[in-house]
Amino acid sequence: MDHFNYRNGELYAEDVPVAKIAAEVGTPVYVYSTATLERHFNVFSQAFDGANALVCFAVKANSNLAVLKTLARLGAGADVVSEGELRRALAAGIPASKIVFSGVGKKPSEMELALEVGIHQFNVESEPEVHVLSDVASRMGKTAQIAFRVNPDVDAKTHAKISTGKAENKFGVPWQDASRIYGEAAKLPGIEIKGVDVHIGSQLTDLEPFANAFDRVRELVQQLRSEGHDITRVDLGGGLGIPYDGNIPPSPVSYANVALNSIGNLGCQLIFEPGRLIVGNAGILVSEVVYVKQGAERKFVILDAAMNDLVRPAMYDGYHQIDTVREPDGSVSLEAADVVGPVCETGDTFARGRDLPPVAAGDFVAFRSAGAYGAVMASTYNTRPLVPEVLVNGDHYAVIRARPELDALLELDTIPDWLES
Ligand SMILES: Cc1ncc(COP(=O)(O)O)c(C=O)c1O
Ligand SMILES: N[C@@H](CCCC[NH3+])C(=O)O
Repeated sequence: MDHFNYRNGELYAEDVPVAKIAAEVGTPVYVYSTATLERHFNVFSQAFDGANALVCFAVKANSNLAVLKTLARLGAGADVVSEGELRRALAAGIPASKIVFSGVGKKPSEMELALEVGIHQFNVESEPEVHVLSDVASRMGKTAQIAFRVNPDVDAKTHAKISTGKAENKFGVPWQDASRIYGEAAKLPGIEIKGVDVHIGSQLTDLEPFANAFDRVRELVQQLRSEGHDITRVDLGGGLGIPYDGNIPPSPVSYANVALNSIGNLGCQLIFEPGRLIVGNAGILVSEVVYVKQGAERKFVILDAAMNDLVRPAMYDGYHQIDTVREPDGSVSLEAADVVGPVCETGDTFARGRDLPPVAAGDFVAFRSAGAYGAVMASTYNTRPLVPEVLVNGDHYAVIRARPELDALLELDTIPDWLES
């Protein structure tokens, strides 16, 4: 459930007309709902009521400081994958004690900062990484609390580009080597082993791969304990899908049941890293129709948003429901069109043959479910300024990232001396 609904013939974000934001801030623009963010965070955490669980929002899904602060106030922790994300999480008021650090390529300088501020846990993804982490921590006179991310070789049944738990993927340590790697890491001076971590992919719409992965983790925890490791935490990652196209994925409660049935009685702290589930449906991307053009074979609705603003359709064939901001008259007949952006690539296509109510230049449309992996993946391709972001709260809204001036983009470059003359 989200808070973007038609009322009085037009789309509202909570109690604010979307057309008002589009007119005042300009388009394209991301619009987030505080109420949806809060609702989704609370529904997920309440699914684990009574369990010793820490919900670490995956900052990569949406790293806007105002979004992070909204979640921080509800008690969220953070899963970060870079120094930048770590600094954002801290700046938003998420305590270091609730931050876990994931990712296959952590650099020593990133480890240093994380140790300095005292994060909860490093999710270590390889043997070379654990050696570097031990060295960095020892040099600082500290000990890094770690879990190894294990690769359970489970098919997440999601898009290949966001599937992370197969043996062929770059993530985690190989399942069959885990026991040896834990044994060796336990001897390192800067390392304190705390747990086991797994994350098998994103936008999972079936619970079975989770169940398989979690059961493998349970077996590993039992084996590691029998080998003398004090395993007190299990990090089960994120990955639960959201309804993009009307198909309803499993609920957080049924996901929690799978997790608790598998891992619940091990006496461990349970860590979760949901991203998309919290922010996905809490955001829309609003765009203006620039032209409607009849091609030789197809009709094109050309928007002022492009693949640089929302890359999911181009990159993952992602489906986003597209609604007109003016509520369509129920009796109107839909017309199929390709919905495209102005970028000079055929891949700059949001939807092909999509049935839409008739639209004309100047109309606003909204891409649903654009709160996750939307603004964070935006680029300035075609020298288009980064898309601005707005946060609605009840009957008011704030611009939480302004559209940069084009001049700022030009100023990023410098001309070397030899070209000046
Ligand atoms: C390590 C890790 N944790 C959490 C997430 C968040 O995933 P999602 O947004 O699907 O919940 C990801 C992205 O897939 C990830 O790589
Ligand atoms: N960017 C991807 C999800 C990546 C998940 C990252 N671990 C998407 O938009 O679906």
